[in-house]
Amino acid sequence: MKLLRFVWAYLPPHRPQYVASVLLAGLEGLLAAAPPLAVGLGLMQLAEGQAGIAGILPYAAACFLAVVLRIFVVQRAWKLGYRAGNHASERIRSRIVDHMRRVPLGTLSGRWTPARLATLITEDGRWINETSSFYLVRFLNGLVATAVLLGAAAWLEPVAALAILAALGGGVAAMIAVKPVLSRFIRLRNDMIAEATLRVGEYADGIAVFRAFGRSGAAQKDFRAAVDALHDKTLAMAPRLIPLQQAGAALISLAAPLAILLVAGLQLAGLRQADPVAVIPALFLTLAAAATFSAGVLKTLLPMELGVRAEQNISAFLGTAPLAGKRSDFSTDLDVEFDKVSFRYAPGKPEAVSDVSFEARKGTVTAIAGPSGAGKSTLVSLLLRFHDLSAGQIRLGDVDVIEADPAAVQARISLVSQDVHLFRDTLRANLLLGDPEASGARLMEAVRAARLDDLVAALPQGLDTMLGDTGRTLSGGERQRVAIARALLKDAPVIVLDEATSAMDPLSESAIQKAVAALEDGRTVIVIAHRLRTVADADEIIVFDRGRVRARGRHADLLASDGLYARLWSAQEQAAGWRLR
Ligand SMILES: Nc1ncnc2c1ncn2[C@@H]1O[C@H](COP(=O)(O)OP(=O)(O)OP(=O)(O)O)[C@@H](O)[C@H]1O
Repeated sequence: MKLLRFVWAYLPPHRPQYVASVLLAGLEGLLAAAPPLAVGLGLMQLAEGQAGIAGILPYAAACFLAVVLRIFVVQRAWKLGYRAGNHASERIRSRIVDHMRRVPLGTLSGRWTPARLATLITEDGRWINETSSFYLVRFLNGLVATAVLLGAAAWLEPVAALAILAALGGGVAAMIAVKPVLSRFIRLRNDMIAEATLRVGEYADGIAVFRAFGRSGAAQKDFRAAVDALHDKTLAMAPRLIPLQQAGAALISLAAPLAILLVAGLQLAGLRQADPVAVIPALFLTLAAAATFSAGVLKTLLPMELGVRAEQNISAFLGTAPLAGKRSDFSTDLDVEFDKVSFRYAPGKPEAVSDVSFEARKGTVTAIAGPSGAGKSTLVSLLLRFHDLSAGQIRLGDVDVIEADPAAVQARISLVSQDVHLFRDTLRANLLLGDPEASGARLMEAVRAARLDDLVAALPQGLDTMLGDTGRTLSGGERQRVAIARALLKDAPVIVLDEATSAMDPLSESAIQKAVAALEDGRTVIVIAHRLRTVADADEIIVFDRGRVRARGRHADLLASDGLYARLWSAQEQAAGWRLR
C-alpha cells in the first residue's frame, strides 16, 4: 500500500488510465477464473449423467470466449498500467535528480555516493515501474481469480473451501516468515549492484593511472574481489531463502489432498455426507484456486518486495534535508562578507575552516593565498552554498546565504575552477552552460575573449564538435579557457577564480590574463591562488593556513612583515628557478 501511495503521488495526469488498468486487472481475474469454472460446471453435468454435446457445448464456448477476451483485456491492462507506471517512474527519477541539486554536497559524498544514486535511478526506478504496473496487474488478477474459484468451491462443497483456506493460510504464513530474509537478500543485492557500479566507474576513471603503474591486473582483481564478496554473501542466503519460498508453494499445493482427506474423513466418520455430484467439481476448483494463487500471487512476492525496497530507498534519499532558504532579493552591488565562519566536513572531524572573517568589495580583487590544504577551496564551496556552515555567517550583499535560495546564490556567482567538467555534448553546448540564451554574436565574443578562437578553427566541426566521454577531449589549458568563456557568458556580479590559469603555458596565460581582467571589471572578484605572482596586484591578499586567517594586506606590506606570506613567496621564487639538472 505504501508503494502504491508513493506511485499514486507521481501519477497525474495518468491516474484515470492507472485506475482503468487496475479495474481491467480485476476483470482479467474474473476471466482467468472463467475456464476452470466452466470446466467445473461441465464436470457437474457429466456427474449428473447429462454428458451430451449440447449440454457441454456452452461451457466449451464460454472457455474459449473467456480466453480470447482475457488476451484482449490483459493487453489493455498492461498497456495502460505500463504507460502510467512509466510516467510515474520518470517523474520520480526527475525528482531524484532535482533533489541532488538541492542537497548539500556532503550528502552526496556520504551514504549517497554517485554509484548509489545511479542504482536509485536505474535499478530502483525500473522496479517501481514494473511492480506498480506489470506485477500489480498479475497480483490483482491472481487474487480476484483465486477468490472467485474459492467462492465457487465453497458453494459446491464448503469443506473443500475450508481446505483451500487452510492451505492458503499456511502459504501466507510461509510468505510472512520469508519476508525478513527476502528483505535482507534484496538489500544485499542492491549493495552488490551499487558496489559493482562504483568499482566499474573507479576502474574506468583510473584506467590510465592503473596502467601507468602496471596495476591494471591488480585493480581488476580488487574489483572482482569486492563484487565476489557480496555475491558470496547473497549466495550464502540462498539455502535459507529458497526452502522457505518452496515451503510456501508446497503448503499451497496441499489444498486438494487436504480437501479429499477432509471430505472422505467426515464421510467415513459419518459426520457429513458430501453431494456426489458436487464433490468432484469442487475438488477440481480447489486445485485450480491453489494453482492460481501460486502462479498469480506467490510468484509476484519477490518482485513486489523489490518494488517495496525501491520505494524505501528512494524515499530515504528524498527525505534527506535539502539546503533551505528562499530569499533572492539581492542588491545589484554584491559585496561578499565572511563573518566568523567555521565549518567541518563531518561531525567529529577537525574544522576545515575556523572563525574566518574578511570582506571582498565590489570593484576590487581579493586574493586568498595559503599552502595546500589550508581550506581555500572549502571557502569557495561555502560561498556557493554547496555546504552549510557550522557557525558564523556569509553575506552576499545584504542577504545571509543561509536564508537565500541556493540556486539564486549560484546564479550570482561565476566560478572558474581548477576542475573543469566537460559534458558529453558539443563545444557550443558546453559553452552555453554559462548562458543558454546567449546570441551567436555574444558566444563568439566570449570565444575570442577567452582565446578559444584558434581551437574552434582547428576543430573538425568547429563549435559543433562533440566533447566529453565519447567525443574529443581538450587539454587542461583549453578546458580552463572553456571555463573562462562560460563565466564571461554568465556575466555574474561575483567572480571566483580558483587557480583559473594553472594549466596554461606562459603564452596562453598572459593572453588569458587580459580576458580575466575584462571579467574582473566592476565585479566582486575573489581569486584563490597558489602562484602568488598572479595575485601580487590584488587589492587585498588574505593569507590563510590550517583553516584560519593568518594575515591580510597588500603584497608589499605582507612581504615586508616577513610572515607566512613572505615564506610562501620566497619558496615560490626559488621553485621558479628549479631545474631537473
Ligand atoms: N569533501 C571533503 N571531505 C572531508 N574533508 C575534506 C573535503 N574536502 C577537503 N577536505 C579537507 O579540508 C581541508 C581543506 O581542504 P581544501 O581543499 O579547502 O584546501 P585548499 O587550500 O583548497 O587546498 P589545495 O590548494 O591543495 O586545493 C583539507 O584538510 C582537506 O583534506
